[in-house]
Amino acid sequence: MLLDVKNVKKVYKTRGTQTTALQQIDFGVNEGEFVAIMGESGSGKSTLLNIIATFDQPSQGTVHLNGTNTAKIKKNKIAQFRREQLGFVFQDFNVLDTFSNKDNILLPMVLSNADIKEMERRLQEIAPILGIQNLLEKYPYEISGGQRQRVAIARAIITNPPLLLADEPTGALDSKSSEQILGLFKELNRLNKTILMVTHSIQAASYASRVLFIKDGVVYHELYRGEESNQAFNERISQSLTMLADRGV
Ligand SMILES: Nc1ncnc2c1ncn2[C@@H]1O[C@H](COP(=O)(O)OP(=O)(O)OP(=O)(O)O)[C@@H](O)[C@H]1O
Repeated sequence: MLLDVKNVKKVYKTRGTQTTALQQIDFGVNEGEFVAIMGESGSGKSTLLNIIATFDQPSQGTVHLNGTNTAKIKKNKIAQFRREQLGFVFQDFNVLDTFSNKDNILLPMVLSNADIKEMERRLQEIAPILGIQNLLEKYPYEISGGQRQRVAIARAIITNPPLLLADEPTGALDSKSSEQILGLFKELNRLNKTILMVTHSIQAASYASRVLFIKDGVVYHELYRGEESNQAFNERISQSLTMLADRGV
């Protein structure tokens, strides 16, 4: 199993009050899966993603990524671990306007002291998949939101990390650009990239091969796509949400 989240609990303590953001989370992600975590605002999605991304620590429980207990990584090794094991795609792209798109994409490889030839080779490999060959010399402020997100995805996968994490990756995009970005995730998954995406969008979740539903800090339901089309899976996700709401879950 690539990612193993066991018994994870997270309590925030601020100014004398306690908030239990995650009560008890247990799930795993196998290599090659595309998993979506769905939940409403405040359900604990970002908290969970931040813990998996090693930006935060659980109050209880463990996260193993590629066999490593992330709580055991030394402080001075954590940035390297993130670069090698994880790619990040955020809602608001997080690309740097002072760098060209190409330099944005190559940044993680530069930080890893990669060979220039190897960087070019990787860039030529992934640019056509993402359809960004003509955008490389431009700057992020010269391209559209959907194109910026494609640049951000290129940056996330340039080092070929085993796990791609996405936090509401279509949250800032119109529906056409959202479909393109989700289609790209699906294509990357077909090319064997493992993806974990958190979202509140049924449309986004319907591109995944498995959907976990989170509420009040627990995973309370799970759906597998099987052989279904996006549309059929979308309908099943909607039905599940209605049924669970009717039951008061
Ligand atoms: N740093 C923090 N300190 C205290 N409480 C926090 C902190 N971060 C989140 N919380 C609380 O933990 C709970 C879960 O929040 P979280 O941000 O994980 O939800 P979410 O599902 O990602 O929501 P959204 O979709 O709005 O981003 C909420 O009740 C939130 O108020």
